[in-house]
Amino acid sequence: APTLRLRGGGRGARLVFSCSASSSSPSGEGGFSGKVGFLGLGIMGAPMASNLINAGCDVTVWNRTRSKCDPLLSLGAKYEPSPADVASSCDVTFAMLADPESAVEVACGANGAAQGMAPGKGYVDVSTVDAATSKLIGKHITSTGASFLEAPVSGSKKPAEDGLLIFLTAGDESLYNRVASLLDVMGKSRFFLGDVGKGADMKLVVNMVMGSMMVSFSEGLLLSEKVGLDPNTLVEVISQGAISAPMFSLKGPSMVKAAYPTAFPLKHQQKDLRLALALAESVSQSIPTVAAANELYKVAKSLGLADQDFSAVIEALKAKEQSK
Ligand SMILES: NC(=O)C1=CN([C@@H]2O[C@H](COP(=O)(O)OP(=O)(O)OC[C@H]3O[C@@H](n4cnc5c(N)ncnc54)[C@H](OP(=O)(O)O)[C@@H]3O)[C@@H](O)[C@H]2O)C=CC1
Ligand SMILES: O=CCCC(=O)O
Repeated sequence: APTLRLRGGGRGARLVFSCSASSSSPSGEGGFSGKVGFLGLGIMGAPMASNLINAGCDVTVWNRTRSKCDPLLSLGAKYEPSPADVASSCDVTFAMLADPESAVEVACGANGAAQGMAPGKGYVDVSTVDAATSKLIGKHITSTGASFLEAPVSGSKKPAEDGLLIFLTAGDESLYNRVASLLDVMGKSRFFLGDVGKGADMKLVVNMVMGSMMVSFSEGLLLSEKVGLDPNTLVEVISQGAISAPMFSLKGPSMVKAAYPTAFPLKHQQKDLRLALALAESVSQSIPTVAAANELYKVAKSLGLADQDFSAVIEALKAKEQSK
């Protein structure tokens, strides 16, 4: 029978109806009792893995830079020296890597996760990559007899800490059902979108909208200031109207102060625009606003802002003004 359980592993934890560990829902979902691997402990991976540990999961971690494992080991995680070792010692392994190249290397490279995979195991890639990359990883994983699910996330550093991410999944539906309770520890909602590639596509469409919105917002902040308005008032006005968005209210005040504490690195936003442009190209769709936004993120990268928050794209506009 359904029971009340804590959902969301972090500060956003809340009670929702779910299934107890021993029962299963009509869709085959149930609690997860097995060993969980986590590869990639950057801005997103570290809090996601922390939430799994804090929810009582048996978690084994690996990260290219070994020192980033230490806070997780303090929370009770185990360590293995390679992705292959994590995968062979765990039932299900999550991966949260920077980009297509690193996601492929960690899954399919030397000592990659695929080498530790076997029938009965699962690999869940939560990195933001393009559909072709996801399919390639899926092919390597499933060739071992293991199952594959792509599950990129919407939501940034704070939602990751609070267990309030949105999972955009696709691939093996039985694996989706098997890891549902783990996704519910890390997130507030989950979508199953079909075959491998559909989750990646959805994520890129969402992020291309976000990247263009941020450029438009930046232009508005600068223009308001130039015509003698207080940009803080613009942030307030926007927050009360139809184009209100948490992103503007969250980032606006620090952008006005030219501060860009990193939640979503600018280099990753530019990567997502690059991948979204290729996606649009694959179906001959023109996305001129995104193309223009992408150029600004590239300028921002060339200004040394790659590791700042993506809201630092406003500095590329300022640089254009100064060079007039
Ligand atoms: N930050 C955000 O708001 C969000 C990010 N995303 C996506 O999630 C993914 C991770 O983002 P985020 O955590 O912010 O990024 P970070 O840059 O903080 O972390 C990237 C991770 O990838 C690892 N990595 C990079 N290159 C390699 C490589 N060649 N081999 C092995 N490992 C590698 C890094 O290891 P090391 O520590 O050694 O550098 C690190 O663990 C990206 O795809 C991003 O687009 C999705 C939603 C929100
Ligand atoms: O990929 C990053 C997404 C960030 C967000 O959804 O706030």
